[in-house]
Formats: sequence, structure tokens, C-alpha cells
Amino acid sequence: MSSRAADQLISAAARHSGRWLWLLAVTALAGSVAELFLPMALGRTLDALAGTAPGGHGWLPATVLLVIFVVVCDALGVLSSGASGAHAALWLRRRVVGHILAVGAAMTRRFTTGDLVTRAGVNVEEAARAPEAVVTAASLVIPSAGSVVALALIDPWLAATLVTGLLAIVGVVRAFMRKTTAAAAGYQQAQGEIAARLVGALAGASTITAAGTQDQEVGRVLTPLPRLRAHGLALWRLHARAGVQAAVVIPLLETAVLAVGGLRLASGDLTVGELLAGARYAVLGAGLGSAIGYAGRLARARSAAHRLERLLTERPLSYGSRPPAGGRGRLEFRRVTVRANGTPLLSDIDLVVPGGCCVAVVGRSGSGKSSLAAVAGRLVDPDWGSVMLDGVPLPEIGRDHLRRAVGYAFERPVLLGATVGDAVGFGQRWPDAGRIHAASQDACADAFIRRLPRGYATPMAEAPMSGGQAQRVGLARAFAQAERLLILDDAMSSLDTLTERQVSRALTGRLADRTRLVVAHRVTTAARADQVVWLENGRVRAHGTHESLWDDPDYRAVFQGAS
Ligand SMILES: Nc1ncnc2c1ncn2[C@@H]1O[C@H](COP(=O)(O)OP(=O)(O)OP(=O)(O)O)[C@@H](O)[C@H]1O
Repeated sequence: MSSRAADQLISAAARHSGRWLWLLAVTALAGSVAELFLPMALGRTLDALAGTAPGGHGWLPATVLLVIFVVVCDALGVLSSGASGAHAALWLRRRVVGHILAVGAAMTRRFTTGDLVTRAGVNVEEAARAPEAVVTAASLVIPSAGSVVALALIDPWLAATLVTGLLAIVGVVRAFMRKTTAAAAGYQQAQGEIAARLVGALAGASTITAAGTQDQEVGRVLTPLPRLRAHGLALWRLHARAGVQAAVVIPLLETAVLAVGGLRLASGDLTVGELLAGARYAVLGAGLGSAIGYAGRLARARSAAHRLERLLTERPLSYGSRPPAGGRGRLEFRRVTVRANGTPLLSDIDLVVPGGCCVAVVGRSGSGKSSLAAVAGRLVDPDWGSVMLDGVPLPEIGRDHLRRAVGYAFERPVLLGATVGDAVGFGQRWPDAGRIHAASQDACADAFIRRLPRGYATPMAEAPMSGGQAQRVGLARAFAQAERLLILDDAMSSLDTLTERQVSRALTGRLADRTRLVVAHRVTTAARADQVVWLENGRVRAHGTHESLWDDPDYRAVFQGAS
């Protein structure tokens, strides 16, 4: 992964930090410049009070004003650094979450849910701190560079001493930053793994309780903990070592400048005021040592930005702008191949489903039925080949057109929306109550929805549903949406026989004006369909009517065990 891409992401976040980052830069710059003048003003004030410099009484109020100015700049700096970080996080989070959802199903094939949540949550926060860390660290260079110039004006020997010490500090900061970036990457990786395992365990909470394996599960979820600890300790060790090095180098540097200044004072080449100013400039110049804190923050931010960049390189589905051509939902697969991690899930599928036809997709578990359903309505794109709806390749169809034309129902639907009615109308720009009710009737959901305390207006949180009821609402959602192509991916598996028969009747009756692709395990579903596509190991083993295939004992074996 290139650190250039991560740096570009940080630059983009900086550009979206709003005016606050500018305010931070201006206050940091102004405060640093004011701090530069402070030692000189103090030195002049002392010389004036001691009577070694003429007419210096104006220096005292100027010094007081400078101190007030520095304090105000500090306060504004704290405010603007927080606000700019919040703006950067907002922009990054929108970009990352938007991208994750735009890539869709393909994203969850490559990253686990817990890992994605960690990246979009913790890592966004960390990366968003980079712009502020860069600006603040850059502002530390100004007092150091200015101190070198000021010391050169007072005495070149003092300046040479400071430069030598600053080179040592820069070396410490650079080494610290390099090592911290690597340790932070390991830490964030382990964090993501723990989150991924925890989300997996929560999804299987019932299984874990039923198996009584909570204790083992805690151990499994926390398996990456020793690695997390090791990286955490490495980070602390790096901080501590750099802190000690800075704690040694900074006073040594200040003492060295003071010692050289003392010698120059003794030889009469410096005044007392100049020595005081020189000592203050040495402290100011050595302030570069505090860049270690910002370097640490920047290192974590860069490794977090790497992790975000890794997500952003996943290609989202891009849509064309064409409406689907006229037709009844003729679906055509041409040499469609889908792979995951190098393994073919579907190979060379050539298939034509006539418009308005009901096709059952059958096959043993793992034969590729869901994969076929996923490419049929463009939840994912095939790696090779193409899928066409009424003669138009799916990627050329505009998103709104495509999503209106195709409706999906799944085995375990996730019901989104504030109310039950919203969940049925989810995905429609202007949900139509009549359409929602009709779709719910076709899915045998209307009766139980009306029995809820507030019917269709019942909030989802107050409508706990069984697996079969959730499937019926999921079916209703698909029926309400699909204008041309309805894809049911094992979406009736939890329905009782009577309900399944009623929904099937709607599928071959009121919904028969659109093409229907029904992934099924039940022999009755295959028998009711106009055609059956029989998949085996990701290939079409046979295609025909159920009756014509039934003579084949291998075909009959597909349904053994299923009702
Ligand atoms: N994201 C993925 N990454 C890798 N392999 C996958 C992925 N999704 C599915 N597979 C594999 O692809 C094959 C086909 O899976 P698919 O879900 O399409 O089968 P299916 O016929 O629908 O199975 P079932 O009837 O059990 O639902 C399986 O071997 C499965 O392990």
C-alpha cells in the first residue's frame, strides 16, 4: 500500500477541514512569531531597567502586550484544532461510509463487518487528526528557525551551538515517526480483528449460548489481544524512549548555549541582556523537541489513513444513464463467470430467461444459486461476461431505473425503515400506500401487519417479528419495488407450507407480469415454475421444465431432504 495515497487522503481531509484549519495555521504562525519577539523584548526591558541601554521604558508594556497576544493565540489554537479535526472527520466519514455502501456486497466479501466498522469509526477519527498535527508541528519549525536567525544576530557561536542540537532533535523525531507508523499499523490491525471476531460472535449469540461456549468464545474473540498488547507496548516504549532522548537533548542544548554565552559574556562580546535573550532563544529553539507528541499523532493518523485508503481502492458499482429498453424483463447471461479469492463461484453461465417467465434456480447447497441471483440484478458484477435486461447490459442502466426495475427478497431480510410501512416501501422514492398494501397482501403480510398495535404505522422497534414474518415483509418490499424482474433468493424458506402456497399463487398470478427468478430448495416451487435452471458446481447442469428433468435421478436427489 502506498504511503503517497494515504498522504493524498490526508491532504484532501485537510482541504475539507474548513476555515478552522486556516484559523489554526494563522494563530499558530502569529503565536510563534510573537513568541520569537518575546525574548528580545525581555532582554531590552532588562537592559533598559539596568540602565545599560538608552530610552527603553516603552519595552515593558510592549512585553506585556506580547504575552497577552501569545495567550490569545494559544486559546484560539486549541479551539480551531478541535473544530478542524471535527470537520475533517465529518468529511472522511461521509466519504468512507458512502464508498462502503456504493461498493455494496463486494465490500463485505473482502472485509468483515467488524473490520469495516473499526475503519469507518476509530480509524476515521485517527486520520482526521492529521491535518491539525501537520499544521501545529509545522508551526514549531518557525520558533526554531527564528531562534537560529536571532541567535546569529546576537552571536554566531550561539547560533552554531543551537543548530548542532536541533539536528540531533530532528534525527530523533524522524526515527520515532518511522517506527511509530509501523507499530500503529499493527495496533490498528489487531483492533480491527478483535472487532471482526466480536461482531461474528454477536451474530451467533444464540448458538454460543445454546452450545454453552461463552468462555471459549471470549478467548477466541480476544485471540489478537497479545498482539494488540505487544504493539501498544511498542508504541509506549517508542514514546518513552523519544521522550527521554528529548529530555536529555533539550536541557543539554540549552546548557550548551548558556555555557557558550557565558564564555562570550566573560570575554566582553555579549551584554547581560544579550545573554538573557540568547538563553530564552535557546529554550524557544529547542521547543522543536515537543514535535515528538505531534509526530506520534501524525504517525497513527498516517497508518489509519492507509487503512481507509485500502477501502477506497475497492471499485464501487458505477451506473450508466440508460433506461431499460422496452420489454417484459428478458434476462440474458453471456459467459458469466464470478470468482472469489481465485475460486470460481460461477463459470461460463450462458442462459436466457424469457420476459415474464418464472424460473426456479435449484441445485445442491453451495452450487452457486445465490451467486447467480446476485449477478442477475447487479448486486455484484461478474468478473467476466455480461448480464442483460431486455437487451441492455446492466452496467449501462441508470441506478434509479435499475433499482425500480429489479426487486430482491432474501432469506434473512434486513428490514430498514422507521415503521413497518416504511420497511415495505423502502427503496421507493415516493412510497405509495396502495402499492404497499397490495404487495403486502401478495406476500401474506397484510393481515399480521394490520394486527400490530398501529398497523403499518407501527415503529419497527415495536414490531418484533418471527423469521417467517420478516421474510413476508421482505417479500412485500420486493413485490412493491420490482417493475420488471423479481429475484427471490431462498426468500420463502421460513414460510409454512400454506403461506408458501399462497405466495406462490400470487407469484404465478398477480405478479406474473414480470420475470421471476426464484432460488428454491423445495420441489413444489420447482414444479410450479415455467422453467428450472439446475446448477452444479457453479455451472448450468441442465435447463428445462421440471417434468422433463424429473426423470434424472441426480435431479431428484437435489430435493432429497427438502419438502
Ligand atoms: N464471499 C464469498 N467468498 C468466497 N466464497 C464464497 C463467497 N460467497 C459464496 N462463496 C462460495 O461460493 C459457493 C456458492 O455459494 P452460493 O451462496 O452461491 O451457493 P448456494 O447454491 O446459494 O448455496 P445455499 O443453497 O447453501 O444457499 C459456495 O461454495 C460458497 O462457499
